[in-house]
Amino acid sequence: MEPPPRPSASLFDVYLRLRPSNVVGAERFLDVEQSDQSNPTHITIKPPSTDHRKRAVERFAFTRVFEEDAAQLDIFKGTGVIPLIEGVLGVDGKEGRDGLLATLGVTGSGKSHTILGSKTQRGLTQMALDVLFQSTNKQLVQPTYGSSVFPSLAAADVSEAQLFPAAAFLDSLYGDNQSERGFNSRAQTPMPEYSSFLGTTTTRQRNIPRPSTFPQSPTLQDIDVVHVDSNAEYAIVVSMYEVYNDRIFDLLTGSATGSKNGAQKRRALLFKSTEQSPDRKVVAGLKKIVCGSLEEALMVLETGLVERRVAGTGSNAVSSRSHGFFCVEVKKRNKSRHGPWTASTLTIVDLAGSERARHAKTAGATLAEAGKINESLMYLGQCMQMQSDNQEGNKNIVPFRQCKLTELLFSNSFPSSSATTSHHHHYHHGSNHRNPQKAIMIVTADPVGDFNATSQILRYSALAREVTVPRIPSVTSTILSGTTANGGKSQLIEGRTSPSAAYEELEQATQEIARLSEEVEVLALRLAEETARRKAAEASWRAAEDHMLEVEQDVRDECFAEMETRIEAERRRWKGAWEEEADRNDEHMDRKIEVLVQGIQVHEDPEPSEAERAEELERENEALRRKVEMLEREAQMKSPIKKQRVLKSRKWEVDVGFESP
Ligand SMILES: Nc1ncnc2c1ncn2[C@@H]1O[C@H](COP(=O)(O)OP(=O)(O)OP(=O)(O)O)[C@@H](O)[C@H]1O
Repeated sequence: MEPPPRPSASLFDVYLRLRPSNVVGAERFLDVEQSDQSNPTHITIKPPSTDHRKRAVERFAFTRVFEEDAAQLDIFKGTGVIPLIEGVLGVDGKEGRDGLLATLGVTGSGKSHTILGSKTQRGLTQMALDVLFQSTNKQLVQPTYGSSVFPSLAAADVSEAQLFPAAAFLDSLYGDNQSERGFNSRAQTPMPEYSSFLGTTTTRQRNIPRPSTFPQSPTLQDIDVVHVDSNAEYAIVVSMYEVYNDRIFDLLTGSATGSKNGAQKRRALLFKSTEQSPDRKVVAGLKKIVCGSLEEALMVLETGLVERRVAGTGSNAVSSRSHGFFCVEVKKRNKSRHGPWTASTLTIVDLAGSERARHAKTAGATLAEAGKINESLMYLGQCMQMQSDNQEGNKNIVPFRQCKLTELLFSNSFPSSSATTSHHHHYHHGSNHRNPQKAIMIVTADPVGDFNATSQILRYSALAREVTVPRIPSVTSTILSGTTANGGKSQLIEGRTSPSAAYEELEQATQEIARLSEEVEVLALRLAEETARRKAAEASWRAAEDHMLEVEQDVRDECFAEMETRIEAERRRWKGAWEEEADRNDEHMDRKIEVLVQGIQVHEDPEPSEAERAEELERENEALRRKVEMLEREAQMKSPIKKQRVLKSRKWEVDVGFESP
């Protein structure tokens, strides 16, 4: 009945980390099996004594269980993060292979503590970055806008990303006087005050701590040397995004730091194949930051975390409701020959805490979020189970397309729909590096926390699971054990007529009852699980509906806004044209008036002298007088009536022409 850990060929190693409790005297529902003291792999959980309905004990297998006393460094060393990093770096002229490190756990179980650390303790992310920068130190390029390396890095990116040198990026968000020079020389330029871990973000200057105030421990002094490719030069490119309500959002837009893009609405990004990456899906259009030092990378990380807190979770700052992705792309090319950059990515995922919908006390969006989280974790669990079943010879299709989370985590681990299953045989050839490394999943749990939520997470994530029901204590078996101990089999045969036959029958019946009640227990458990799934599905359905409405509203708003801006632009254009026309008219009129005025002046200019004018008038007067005299004479010679008639008839003749006789 020993459930073996899944074969090592599976895509995930799953570690369980238990967090120390701060509740005194709380009942513990989770126990670690101490069969192998140094390397425990199994735990059992049993429902709290207050729960009278269930008595089933569930047993789970993990790659390894870390108990409460495990320190951050124990986890870092014990989960194989270092070999994962070496794989990403790609030793000896080989291309690196992608690596995934993820944490999963109920809210408050210590996910953030493990992956991101606390005020005083570094998390796995910071330690992994430290190892990366320490080991590539001498071979790391320092790209600035001016250097020739930067354009080549930007050109090598296949994901339609916008690349920025860290100094320029940080400068644009926080910098007043923090020039590139300031960052790279690590000069003590005045840095914003440390406050983000306290959650007080009053001004953008205070959003981010100084690198010197980031926790420094645990240090990595006693870490073995990490192998790097000595012939390579490296560049480290950081990007961050979150999956929230099944949509992908960039976390490095700077919207939380009050930069000029602050008011911009967050736009969801697509996970798709691009022109330069036709056979592989990537998150397209991210901002990517090329980091030249650990300090820069930590500042970028912190910037993304602030944005996740502010933009992502909105009012609910207590618990992370999105799946956070922190991607460290290691770009590499031959030091002397240069040649093309190749890239492999270490992705660190902080999966959202699962909560039962009924535990999310607020309604509306929160409930929908809880539904989405539960749903995506359920799909994640299905994928993990399926993929490890597949390793055992089954040929199930891993249903990773059901939500963004599993699509992001799995789609590049499995052959795409166009490739056939024979793809498996090609793993060792050609596109070998495309086959990601075995991923590390760290499940965190509080042994005295919420039983229901924790057991659900364990069911989703454990490598193997087994349900047992404690046997009903049997009176007859006790009696029988007494009789059989003496005579054994022979006594049983000879005693057919003796009371032992009745005992036997009774024992069988009791066993049957025990078996049946065990079955009932298991079925009840399954039913509970299915009910939870149904509820999660219903919640996600509602979430989808809400989302649809939201999208519709967004589209409407966008259309309206666009129409308004267009109308406004058109109005302005018209107004402009109208004014121009009016101006032109005015000018025209002015010119006309000018011309007129000039004309008048020309006529008036040769002002005639009064004597001349009098003379001229006199002459005119004389001529007119003569004309009058002549006309008078003429009039006296003709009768005025006759003359008028003649004139009229003549006119008629002229007008009507030949018609007149
Ligand atoms: N192994 C540990 N040792 C000491 N303190 C721990 C440990 N794990 C968790 N804690 C503390 O417990 C508290 C809750 O842990 P944490 O914030 O990491 O939970 P979480 O799982 O990330 O929750 P959420 O999903 O809400 O973010 C923190 O104050 C953290 O410092």
